[in-house]
Amino acid sequence: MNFAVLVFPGSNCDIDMYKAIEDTIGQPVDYVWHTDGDLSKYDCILVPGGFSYGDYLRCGAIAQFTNVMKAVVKAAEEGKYILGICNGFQVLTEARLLPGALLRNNGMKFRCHQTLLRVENNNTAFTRDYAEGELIEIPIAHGEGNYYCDEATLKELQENNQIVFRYEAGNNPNGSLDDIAGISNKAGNVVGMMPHPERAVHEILGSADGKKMFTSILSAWREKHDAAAIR
Ligand SMILES: NC(=O)CC[C@H](N)C(=O)O
Repeated sequence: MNFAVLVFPGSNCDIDMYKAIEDTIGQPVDYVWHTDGDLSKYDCILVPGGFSYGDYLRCGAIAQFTNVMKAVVKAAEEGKYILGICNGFQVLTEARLLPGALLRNNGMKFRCHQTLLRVENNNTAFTRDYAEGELIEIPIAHGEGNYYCDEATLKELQENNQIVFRYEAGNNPNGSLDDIAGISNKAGNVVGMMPHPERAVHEILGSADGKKMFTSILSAWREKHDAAAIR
């Protein structure tokens, strides 16, 4: 399975993401620069955290216009797996691959600490190795992680089971609507989340609870491809 880690000017979690793939599932992984418009060889595209284009205008607002994001939109339509973490989540909402927006944290402060998340939907390619309702410890590091969408969109997210992660009750660090920490698109192949699973893949980092996201992606992909090979 081939992984791409996108790199924009200002990305700063690209190396962590690359290492997380190497360390957890040992699959081929490349950095792909923002000017590159061809993602055809990749099965999963990882949009890492950071401060793309210095967070000018809004976080993720400029990255959406790059060649590589045009290729991401195409890859999403083809059903490939796309995972955006933190700034990557912001980029995916700006590119309209995920609904809603990430506003300034309600306390107006950059928050950087462990959070307790509940796996609300383990029926996705990104979370299948977790139990439904499992509590996991994953760090956050953001100034604009306050998820917001209109009422109709929230209802749709709830009804379609698109809320993948919530901050555990009483632990919402940023004012996110409905305690939302991560969502998927309707088809389930695009996920965005503010917490950083790639920073939680070894006990020495404080938690290894992020590992199962990467093992999930690989096992979902293998299952799909084995099934295709049998047909
Ligand atoms: N770690 C990150 O990706 C930070 C995201 C974004 N620049 C923010 O502060 O909200």
